[in-house]
Amino acid sequence: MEAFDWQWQASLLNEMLDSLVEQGFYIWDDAIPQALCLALLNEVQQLEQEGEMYKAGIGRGDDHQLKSEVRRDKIKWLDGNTTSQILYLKMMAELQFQINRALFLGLFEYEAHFALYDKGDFYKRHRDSFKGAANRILTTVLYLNPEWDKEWGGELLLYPDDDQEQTVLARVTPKIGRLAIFMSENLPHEVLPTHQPRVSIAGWFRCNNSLGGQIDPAK
Ligand SMILES: O=C(O)CCC(=O)C(=O)O
Ligand SMILES: [Fe+2]
Repeated sequence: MEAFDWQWQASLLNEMLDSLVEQGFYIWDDAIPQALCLALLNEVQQLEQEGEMYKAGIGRGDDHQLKSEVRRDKIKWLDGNTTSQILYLKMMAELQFQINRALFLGLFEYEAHFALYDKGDFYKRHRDSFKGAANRILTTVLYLNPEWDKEWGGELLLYPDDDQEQTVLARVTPKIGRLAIFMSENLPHEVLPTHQPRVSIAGWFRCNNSLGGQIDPAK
């Protein structure tokens, strides 16, 4: 991987920022270079072979539960210990800077995990953050499969901010290099059952929830 000198085109950044403000989401094709995506994909394949990917749960801390009827993916949190992870995290730090500069969202830190959805896996409709407990502000999902056939399913569906609403705001094919960005609290979403192994990095920009000297625990 080359030295880090990445800049997104200003016009694309502006399009992304406008869309976040107006619609609460943006689907960004070729946001991340293919070579980096392939290197990250390679890491996931290695982690899977080494038995390092583990069943994801829902909720945090004491609420953490394994609920395989809700979600079936396997995950591993990024630790920033490889060149590819460092590059990716730097790009997300740049994105955080650009979003804060334009939208004053107060994004404070970024956490992310690899995710592997095996054949038949899904993640039922959910929100990534709840009103009141809002520390996840923006969700990002980067897709890593080198190719994706529409018939393989595994699309991400975004819904409007209304729990009764069945209309789909966006139907996102997990295409390599594509970065889905959306407001964590506002947009319910789901991952349809996939018919092929599906690899991604899900991440969250969080605000600083530390109060009264208590440090908000990560993850
Ligand atoms: O992989 C995706 O498209 C979305 C994953 C997701 O919703 C999550 O991990 O919370
Ligand atoms: Fe989610």
